[in-house]
Amino acid sequence: MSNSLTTNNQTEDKGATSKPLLKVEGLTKHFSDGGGFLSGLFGEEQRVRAVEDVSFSIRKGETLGLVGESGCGKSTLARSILRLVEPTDGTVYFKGENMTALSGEKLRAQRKDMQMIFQDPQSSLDPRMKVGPIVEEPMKAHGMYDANERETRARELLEKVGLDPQHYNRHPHAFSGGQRQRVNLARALSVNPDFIVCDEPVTALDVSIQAQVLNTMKNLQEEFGLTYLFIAHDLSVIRHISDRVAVMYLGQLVELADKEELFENPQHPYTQALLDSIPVPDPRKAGTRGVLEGDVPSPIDPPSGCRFRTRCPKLIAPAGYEFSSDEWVNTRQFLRAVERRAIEPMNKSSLEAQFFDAAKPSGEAGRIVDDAIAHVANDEWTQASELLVTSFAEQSICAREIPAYEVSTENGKSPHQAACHRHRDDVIDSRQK
Ligand SMILES: Nc1ncnc2c1ncn2[C@@H]1O[C@H](COP(=O)(O)OP(=O)(O)OP(=O)(O)O)[C@@H](O)[C@H]1O
Repeated sequence: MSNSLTTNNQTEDKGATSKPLLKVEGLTKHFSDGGGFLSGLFGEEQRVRAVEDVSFSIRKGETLGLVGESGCGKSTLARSILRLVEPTDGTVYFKGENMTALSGEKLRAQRKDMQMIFQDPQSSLDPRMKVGPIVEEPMKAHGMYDANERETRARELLEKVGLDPQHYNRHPHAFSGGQRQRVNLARALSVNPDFIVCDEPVTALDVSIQAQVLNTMKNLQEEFGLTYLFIAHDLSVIRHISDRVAVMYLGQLVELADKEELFENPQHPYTQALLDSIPVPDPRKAGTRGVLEGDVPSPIDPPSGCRFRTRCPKLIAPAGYEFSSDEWVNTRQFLRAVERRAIEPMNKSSLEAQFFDAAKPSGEAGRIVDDAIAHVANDEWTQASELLVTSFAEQSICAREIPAYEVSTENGKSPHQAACHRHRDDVIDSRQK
């Protein structure tokens, strides 16, 4: 693994009790971002670490939901599984076969059993073709059935996905967004796949239509024995369709659990923040219950240790200092405010009153905080930020080790994994939990 401070592998799914249909081990995808002629010459080409050491498996007939903010690597993970992009490292086993070792005809044959549905039903349908031939296209490409059988099958599939078989001769523009996504479903099903990657398939649809399409997908899953990897950033969609849920942050899986378990007993601060960001229906309350602090950092230079630590509201206090729980909470909030320069100009005593009124650390930590306060009062933001980050944030175990732990399950059968150091009893005492 790339990080020399690593002591644990990342979240590894041991959840599949029956033999998995799909098993992903250490899957990694880095993109070269070009970096220009000079950087290439000096060997400094930067890499976008879109997916890093991801492992999980999916049982036959199961739906694994994959959730995370935009840019966290969900689509790249899906494309790497299907080898639509070439993985940098790792292995994908599909029906026991190592997909990453296949090429040519064998890969093509295996791909027939692994289909993908995309977010935008409009652009994935050729406007010049009629819907029937669109559905028949994959069968043709794989040399399945003769022309008459393909047409019969296409008409049957249109009906199965909730469309009128008479629509065989219509063009895509005659259909609504939801109907077009149904055409995509029929097309994916035409080659009788075992596994479908659904990449935000209902995101572009009206909310009223989403549930109908999701229900159709559920029915088809049962009827055809399908297994889904279902990508969405909308947790209500994930809750509707998934059996288990994987949460992805900045290229890595941070939590993996049965659906009920994840929603009722979330263990990773990122999952908790995502759940807290779900809009509250009560109009008297603010739009959301809570929001994630700051932006997702660049995957070119992701934070060491736990990648969420730079935004985590539960960053663990660094060892080597005496912090009470309140003192550390205040210090952490001050650190984040300094990093974001989210403090109005004020003198030292006002800063102290605003951030450390109730509890200010003493000893060495107190001296560092005093120096940082003095820097901020003098408008020396960079010095203040560097002092706090190097003294505290980067000394936290969250920065020094990659976390991966199994936690006790309260609402599910499968193991519950959460890549957070807060589950390691030897590094955190009860007062900080
Ligand atoms: N071909 C590429 N070359 C360079 N970087 C890429 C490429 N494709 C994706 N990335 C980068 O990889 C990271 C992950 O992108 P990806 O599209 O997989 O995320 P996502 O979670 O699916 O986001 P969204 O929900 O917005 O689709 C992003 O930083 C993105 O800019």
